[in-house]
Amino acid sequence: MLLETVNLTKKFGGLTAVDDVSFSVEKGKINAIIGPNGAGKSTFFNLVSGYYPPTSGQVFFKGEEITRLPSNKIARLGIARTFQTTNLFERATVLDNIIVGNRLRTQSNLWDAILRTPRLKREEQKCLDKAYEVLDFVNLTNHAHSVVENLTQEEKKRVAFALALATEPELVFLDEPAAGVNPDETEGLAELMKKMVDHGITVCLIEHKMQMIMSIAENIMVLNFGKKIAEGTPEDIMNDEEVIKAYLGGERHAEVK
Ligand SMILES: Nc1ncnc2c1ncn2[C@@H]1O[C@H](COP(=O)(O)OP(=O)(O)OP(=O)(O)O)[C@@H](O)[C@H]1O
Repeated sequence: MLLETVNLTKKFGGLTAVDDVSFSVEKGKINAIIGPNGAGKSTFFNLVSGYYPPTSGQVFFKGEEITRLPSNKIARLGIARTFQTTNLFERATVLDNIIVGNRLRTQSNLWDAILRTPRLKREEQKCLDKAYEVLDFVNLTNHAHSVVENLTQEEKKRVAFALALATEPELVFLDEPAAGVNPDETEGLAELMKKMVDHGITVCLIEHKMQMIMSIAENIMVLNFGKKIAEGTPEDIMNDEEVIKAYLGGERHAEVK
């Protein structure tokens, strides 16, 4: 396994958003976290990517404990994530968005920038090369100079993927990668996730689109009211009594598309 959580818990005041969750993200697979609205999926992502410290429990990446490391340190270890509402600079070009993302990994400091040192120039070239490489990967090379606000929702999702890939991650967490895109485009994004795995990048996603999850994910965890209620293959999950109850019970429904 690549990433593991042990009894991970996050409380917000009296509410336990993630409740004692032990889960393994399996290397070289598409892993998924599903669950009704408010089940704790985003909070779980925020815990493993260092955006929130857990109340208790641990997170391990490649066997090393990363609990409570800040998000930038976690990113440097090789974990990238995208956000539900894509946090792109809408007025900037696709290329500029990617370059800003990739600066995370460079060493240059203010003096390098003021003096325009060879190190800075080398790193700028490296960032540019990397940006074109990831744009090619997500099939957006012809939009390199497009302004993000003019892109379709699906293209913006691809930019978000590219942004994550530019940091050369071993593991990417994708927060609702297909939200707001039509079924055909969803198919394209699913293909892109498979391509990531084929290139050695492990994927873990949160998604409401059940059909997509069931067709691409190999390892699924189901959360309900912060607790893990099931884990396994799509087949295990589809036949799990508690999962069926969680989705059909109450007023909360998954978006089945
Ligand atoms: N920063 C916060 N402060 C207080 N409560 C929070 C915070 N973030 C999340 N919560 C609460 O924790 C619970 C889990 O929320 P979370 O967003 O993780 O669920 P989710 O499964 O991602 O939901 P959705 O599918 O609707 O995005 C919810 O009850 C939510 O209101």
